[in-house]
Amino acid sequence: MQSKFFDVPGPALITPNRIGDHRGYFVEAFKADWFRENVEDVTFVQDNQSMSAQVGTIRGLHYQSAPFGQGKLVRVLKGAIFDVTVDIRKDSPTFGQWIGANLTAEGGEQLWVPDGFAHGFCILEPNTEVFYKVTNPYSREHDKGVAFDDPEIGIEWPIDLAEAVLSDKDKVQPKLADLNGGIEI
Ligand SMILES: Cc1cn([C@H]2C[C@H](O)[C@@H](COP(=O)(O)OP(=O)(O)O[C@H]3O[C@@H](C)C(=O)[C@@H](O)[C@H]3O)O2)c(=O)[nH]c1=O
Repeated sequence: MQSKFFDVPGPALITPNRIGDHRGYFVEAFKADWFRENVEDVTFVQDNQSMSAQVGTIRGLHYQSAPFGQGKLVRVLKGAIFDVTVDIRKDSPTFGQWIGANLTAEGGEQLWVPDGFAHGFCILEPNTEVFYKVTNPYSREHDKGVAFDDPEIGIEWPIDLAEAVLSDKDKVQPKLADLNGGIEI
């Protein structure tokens, strides 16, 4: 496993080693001990999977508020995404800063999105399947969002935003400024 960290402390890009042979490849896609020692000491309690049919679909930006804050370990099973995370922690020196990474089924890259970060992605290939482990169970009352196109965050999405496919919820998410300085974790 290789891990790369960013200028915004917390998130990590992880690339598990694939062992190839004439049949295809084998990969240890997740190892709890390695993750605890090399990335963050967390326990995953739920696995999520979504499929998005159309290129240009955006899901996010989402987070769960305390005490149901979630860390998310995201990867792509089929297709490709541009995966984004934004630091929304109150009093964080990197509050409002975002990082993005291309995750592909072909490359097997994974993005670690820590608790206190909003998360979203846009779909780069038809019928893309995204899989992610989370550190807290889903709670509808704590499910929150931030506008994916908030100019204050300034995410450089690699698609035409006028054509983005969105859920009703994601069309009307609050702005970063509405978080009153950020969330407590
Ligand atoms: C996230 C989630 C949703 N649901 C339900 C609620 C709803 O009826 C349906 C679809 O939910 P959503 O529209 O919120 O799905 P989606 O927009 O894919 O939400 C996801 O987006 C990405 C970016 C994330 O980071 C995730 O944490 C999650 O918020 O699934 C669950 O039952 N369990 C869950 O864990």
